[in-house]
Amino acid sequence: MDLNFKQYINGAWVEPTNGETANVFNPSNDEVVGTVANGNEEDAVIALKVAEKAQKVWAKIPARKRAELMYAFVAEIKANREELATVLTKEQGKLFKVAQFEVDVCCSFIEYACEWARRIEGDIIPSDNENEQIWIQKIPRGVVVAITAWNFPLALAGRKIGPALVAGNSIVVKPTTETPMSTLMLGELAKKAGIPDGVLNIITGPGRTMGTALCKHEITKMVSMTGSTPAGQAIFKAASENLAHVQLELGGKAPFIAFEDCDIDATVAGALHSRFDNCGQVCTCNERMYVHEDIYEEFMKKFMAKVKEIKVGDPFDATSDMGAKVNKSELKHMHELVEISLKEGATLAYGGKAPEGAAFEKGNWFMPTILTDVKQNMTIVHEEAFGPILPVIKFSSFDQVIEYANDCEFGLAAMIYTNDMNKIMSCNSQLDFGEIYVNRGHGELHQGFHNGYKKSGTGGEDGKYGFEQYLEKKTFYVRFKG
Ligand SMILES: NC(=O)C1=CN([C@@H]2O[C@H](COP(=O)(O)OP(=O)(O)OC[C@H]3O[C@@H](n4cnc5c(N)ncnc54)[C@H](OP(=O)(O)O)[C@@H]3O)[C@@H](O)[C@H]2O)C=CC1
Ligand SMILES: O=C(O)[C@@H](O)[C@@H]1OC[C@H](O)[C@H]1O
Repeated sequence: MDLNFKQYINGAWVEPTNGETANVFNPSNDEVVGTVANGNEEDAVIALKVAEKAQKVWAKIPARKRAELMYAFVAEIKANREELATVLTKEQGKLFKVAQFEVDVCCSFIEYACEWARRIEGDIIPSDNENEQIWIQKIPRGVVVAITAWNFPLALAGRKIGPALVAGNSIVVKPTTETPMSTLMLGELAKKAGIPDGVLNIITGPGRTMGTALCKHEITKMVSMTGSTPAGQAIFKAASENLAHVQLELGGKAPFIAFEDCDIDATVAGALHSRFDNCGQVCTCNERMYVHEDIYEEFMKKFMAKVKEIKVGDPFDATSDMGAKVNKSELKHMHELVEISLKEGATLAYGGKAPEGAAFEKGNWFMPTILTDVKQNMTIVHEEAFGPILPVIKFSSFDQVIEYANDCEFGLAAMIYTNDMNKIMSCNSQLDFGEIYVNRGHGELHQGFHNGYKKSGTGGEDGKYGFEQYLEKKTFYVRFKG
């Protein structure tokens, strides 16, 4: 397959106006996988204008018919599952089996949105005045801009394209230049499914320039972004120029709390996958683990044994448990965090470096890493790793661990393991996080609400409350002759 992409605008591949391209690298071996357009503000405006025109026609199609076209889109994605997953693994470095799962998740995000097509309901409210009714109508916003991160690029695209289009909007998607290819492949699949040209546009270019231009333009009525907090804050500012509606899913630093009465084997399993899934590159990952002193020795003995079994290696090898970090700067960040932690007094219990062997001489490899003797005030307890590094802290009381957990600028996800209902309900009321997992590891579902507090974002997405944000309301006061 030719992995040299242009901009996908108005149902066709077009050259970037600046003629520039950017290489996409394979995190597992540093090889160039292909090229994409290194576009700019001009491409952004061209795509927005096309989307604006196409949206007026798309919105007139009944929602159920739009959903039928989106189901046809899903069928095209499923028919290309292996090719999409292969490109995804080559550009992002994730295990092939995880890439296959991500294609399925992209589809299920869109399928979930389609279920809302016949539930776009408004209100008819009695007026205070005689012979008058108040109608509140739900209508599409217009043109949506979607800006996505590199950890689950295809799933994140489906998470935004699905609700945006079912609700009657058109969309301009700007994937990160790190992992844009699997997203770009969606363009032609949408066209094959019968989605009209211009409804789905996919363009690539630097977030600081192209992304900013997309967010600040008057045509843009909503921005849905997934990524880091600094980028989200910049987007929030840019979108404020025209007061576009903003949905931001940003960074996290999820606490994982093992209380003294937890099921230790189940908790070990939850802690393991919640840290090392996707090489620790998930916004809801177990970023800091708190273990009660009464179970610490037994828990850590079992946990470390499992960590040491994790096989880092070729993502296309079915026996591998973890792939590489996505790029060199993320890899550098791993080494820096370990160095800072040791300087601050932590102990390196395992990992902290690249695996040894010829297979790891190229690529961005880093071992599963466990830090012990960690104190709450250390950098690693507060700075998001977004990689396979886990600091472990012993705690002695409920109040102490709640204080530690909430001592964080982020508020996305938290995980707790206990069978004590009083503890569960106290965590529900006292933990300051938008998404709390009880007796299970991370992993949100489409019908929930993926919602970050504090610096983890604003707006939230998924579920009823996520879908609703792709709709605008229009209120009608209707007076008639009685
Ligand atoms: N809450 C959640 O659900 C998730 C949060 N994240 C967070 O994202 C981070 C890692 O992902 P990463 O891709 O590096 O995040 P970045 O914030 O670097 O980039 C995310 C997207 O935003 C774009 N962007 C960057 N700066 C701007 C700007 N000023 N204006 C407009 N767009 C901009 C990027 O474009 P480009 O890269 O092309 O410059 C990219 O498409 C981690 O902090 C992680 O916690 C990741 C996944 C999920
Ligand atoms: O964005 C993330 O890291 C998570 O929300 C992740 O993205 C798509 C998957 O469905 C989620 O687990």
